[in-house]
Amino acid sequence: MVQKSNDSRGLHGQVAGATSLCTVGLSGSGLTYCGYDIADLAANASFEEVAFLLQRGELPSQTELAAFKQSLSENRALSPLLCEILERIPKDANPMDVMRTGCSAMGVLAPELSFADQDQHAIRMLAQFPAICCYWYHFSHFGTRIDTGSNADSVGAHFLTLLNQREPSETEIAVMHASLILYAEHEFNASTFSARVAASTLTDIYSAVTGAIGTLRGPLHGGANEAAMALIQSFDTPDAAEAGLLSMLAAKEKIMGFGHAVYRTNDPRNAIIKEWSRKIGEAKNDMKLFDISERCEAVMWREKKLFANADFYHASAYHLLGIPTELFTPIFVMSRVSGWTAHVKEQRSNNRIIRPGAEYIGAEPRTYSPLSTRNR
Ligand SMILES: CC(=O)SCCNC(=O)CCNC(=O)[C@H](O)C(C)(C)COP(=O)(O)OP(=O)(O)OC[C@H]1O[C@@H](n2cnc3c(N)ncnc32)[C@H](O)[C@@H]1OP(=O)(O)O
Ligand SMILES: O=C([O-])CC(=O)C(=O)O
Repeated sequence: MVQKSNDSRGLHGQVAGATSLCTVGLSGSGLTYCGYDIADLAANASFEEVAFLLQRGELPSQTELAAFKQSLSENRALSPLLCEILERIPKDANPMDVMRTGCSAMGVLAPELSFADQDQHAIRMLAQFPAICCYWYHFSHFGTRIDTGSNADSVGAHFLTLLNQREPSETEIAVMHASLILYAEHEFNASTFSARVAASTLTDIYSAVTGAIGTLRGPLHGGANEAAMALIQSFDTPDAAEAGLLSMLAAKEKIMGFGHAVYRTNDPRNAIIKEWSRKIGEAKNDMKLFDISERCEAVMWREKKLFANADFYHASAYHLLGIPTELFTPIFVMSRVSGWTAHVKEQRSNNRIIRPGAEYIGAEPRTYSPLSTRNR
């Protein structure tokens, strides 16, 4: 057996390409989109401004933003054929599989025939992903065919309107804006890298995003927000959370919603979503999950120096918004598609096929033995 020289698993710390979209942990902990600090954007921008920024590299003027929102709104309704496909997917399907299938079906029904149309296809996905999720959810769970258009002024409000079949409150919309902004982009994370690898073969944009959705689905990546919900819901009190976590750590279990591949001491998105989680808890007079989450955070830092990542407080925040747990990661998709498509376009603009090497750790050279001599 050839010996393995050092730990190259995960490509951690290796530069795998260039981007002007995002910096992660550049000075130890920060996060910027096209030069803007995440805290600044989450406090002041709408998600549509951020999506525009990622797509075009600059924040929109009022006129540009209005046109961008108009085209999102015009592209919202799902085609009857797409609805028919979604109706065939069973109720017990994983909603991330629904998103992946919905995205792939979009690419079948109205393919990207030319890269000159890439902006239009990016907008279609941004516009239709909330409806893909909600149409399937309502049809499979309640047998109702919802109208997939709405008068909502934003992606977040559109999603909540379709999900709850009522107009969302100002606070609910504000939480969605912050959440969608926090999830929009994160440099060469696993799902984005998957999209870039696909794009580097000059495939179509739907293939790249379909692969990215499948990659985001895993519990070590986007799926952690649902896994974090299962964790905090399994405890009744902060004391029970502390005892439970200590025994999980003693058993060397992974605690979902903690740690990060790049950040070392904190995830800058955590403080922002944590504050929203606190605010909704206070508004609903229900601090149970927030208090449990805070204790988990304290225990994980005290015991392991592991910090809550972007996913952890999303669990309590989304839950208090009344969003079913199984739809948490699909919301991540509705947001991150803005980053994925921006990366696909960036990859295409200066492309070379992504094809790294591998350190060989297999058998030494050997000679073929005829099948009849292999008596196992
Ligand atoms: C939006 C996002 O995708 S954010 C990430 C969401 N994912 C999660 O929350 C899942 C839980 N976290 C993890 O599995 C990891 O922290 C990851 C996947 C995010 C990063 O993985 P890595 O880069 O390999 O982590 P890192 O090198 O910092 O790990 C150092 C050590 O801490 C341990 N560790 C890291 N995170 C955790 C955790 N959440 N719980 C327990 N131990 C952990 C690792 O097992 C490793 O231990 P070892 O050296 O004994 O093997
Ligand atoms: O960057 C990563 O590895 C994961 C992450 O936080 C994200 O994609 O938002």
